[in-house]
Amino acid sequence: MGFSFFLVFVATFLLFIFLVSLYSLKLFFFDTKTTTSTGGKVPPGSLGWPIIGEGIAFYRAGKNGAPESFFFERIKKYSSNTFKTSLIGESITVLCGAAGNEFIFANERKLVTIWLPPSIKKILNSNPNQHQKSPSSGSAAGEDETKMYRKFSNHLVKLVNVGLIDTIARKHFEENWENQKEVTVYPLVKNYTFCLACWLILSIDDRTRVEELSKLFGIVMAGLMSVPINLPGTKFRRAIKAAKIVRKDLVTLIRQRKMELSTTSSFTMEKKPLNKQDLLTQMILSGEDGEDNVMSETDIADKILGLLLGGHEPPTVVITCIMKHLAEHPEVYNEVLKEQTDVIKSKAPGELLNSDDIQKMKYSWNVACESMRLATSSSGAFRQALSDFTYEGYHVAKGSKIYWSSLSTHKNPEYFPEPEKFKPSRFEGDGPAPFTYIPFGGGPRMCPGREYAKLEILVFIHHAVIKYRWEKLLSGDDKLIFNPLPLPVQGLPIRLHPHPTKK
Ligand code: HEM
Repeated sequence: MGFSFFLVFVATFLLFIFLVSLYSLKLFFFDTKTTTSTGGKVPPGSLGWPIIGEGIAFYRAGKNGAPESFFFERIKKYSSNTFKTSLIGESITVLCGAAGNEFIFANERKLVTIWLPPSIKKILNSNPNQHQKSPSSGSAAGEDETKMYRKFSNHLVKLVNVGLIDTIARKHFEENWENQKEVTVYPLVKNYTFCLACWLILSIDDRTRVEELSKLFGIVMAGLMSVPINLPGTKFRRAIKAAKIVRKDLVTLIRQRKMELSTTSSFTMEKKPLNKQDLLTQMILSGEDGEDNVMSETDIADKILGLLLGGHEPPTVVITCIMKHLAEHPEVYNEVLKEQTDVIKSKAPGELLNSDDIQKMKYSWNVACESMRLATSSSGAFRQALSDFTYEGYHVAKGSKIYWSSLSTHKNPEYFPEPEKFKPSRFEGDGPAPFTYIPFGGGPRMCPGREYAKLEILVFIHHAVIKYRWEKLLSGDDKLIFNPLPLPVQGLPIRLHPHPTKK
């Protein structure tokens, strides 16, 4: 008894000493510098605790449904739109406000370039060291990648025809919504966006295969949002494994497709298969025109993995949030229903939607925009300084990590009065001021999938509203939690009320 008490005492004492040392370390090495060695001014802010930095405060703000509070508290405390913090084990300079957004977007590839946290690269890239050139290499890292995304996004725009999305949406509603009294929105929408992405990117529509892939992507996504500890049983380790399986699967698919493409018709000398004009075929053929480098199989697999992930998760979140807002605002729902009914009236029974119909969905798009403002699915992104520069009087050293945040403007009353209110009318007329509303980012790295996302969102909302009214099953209890993507706590369970059919 006496000895175990002694052990507990020693352990507590050591823990105390450890915490005091950490705190001293934090005070002396992390937070005190106000000037750099060359005399430049360091942005104000705290780097928090060693290793964990201010990660807990950031995570807590999201968990409480107000991730913007992390930014606003610091802007207020330091009276500055630029501050330093420490997240994911890195010291980071955060640029807030419309001016900060504009600065980042205008200086892409000049002063800043993309930076991915090592944990994300470990999951998404087969060779995590290959894709991010160091700023010292002198070239703007990611430039080729951005050019490649632009090219494929142009192709995607040609591929994505509204009728095709409409066909997939109709099938989705028939198979998953019809005859249901209650549904949970998030997993169903995920099924819709993932099926769509698999078809447009890979020409895969086999249900079992899509389901298998979807499960693997679920594991990858959970790992991306987890603590990056690579130990057996952790979400992070499972995500690395799942991504490896997807990549292996994709490489097999790439080889099959290459074989099919090399079967040249002796009559027309054209490459087959002509029916698979998806993004995969484009990537395999890229380089044949002499404009770009030929992509290796692993490179294509990495890019497809990223596109499938980025191409279905953000639109899923956006559609789920729109469904939530429509349930909470019957007056907005009625306006959307009126607009969508007008679209139907101008068409023959069963006729598929086309791009003219999309043009008529202005109010519905305003509703989507307002949902994206309140529940931004991509709340910001990292950059790295390509050279030393000064911003708002603060010195940013070459190689520093930077973060731009859409939350600092989307929820700012200066740009959006009564920011917590759901008001689609904000997007009427000229809409928000430049660089204040940036759900798809901006500048050269602006989301290449935004047009595709717009179509899949509007077509989905068209069918949901034309077929049903709905009410939330968890009234008040399902606030949005940002982890880091915004989602209703239990995936938004709803009760469906089909519209009475006219006799
Ligand atoms: C509502 C849906 C979507 C939202 C809110 C969204 C948001 C964003 C944002 C904010 C960025 C910029 C990140 C940065 O500055 O570093 C981005 C980039 C990107 N998005 Fe999206 N996205 C959506 C849908 C899609 C879709 C459907 C695809 C593809 C099919 C896609 C593919 C990409 C890719 C490849 C990039 C990287 C571009 C580059 O690094 O040059 N996104 N997205």
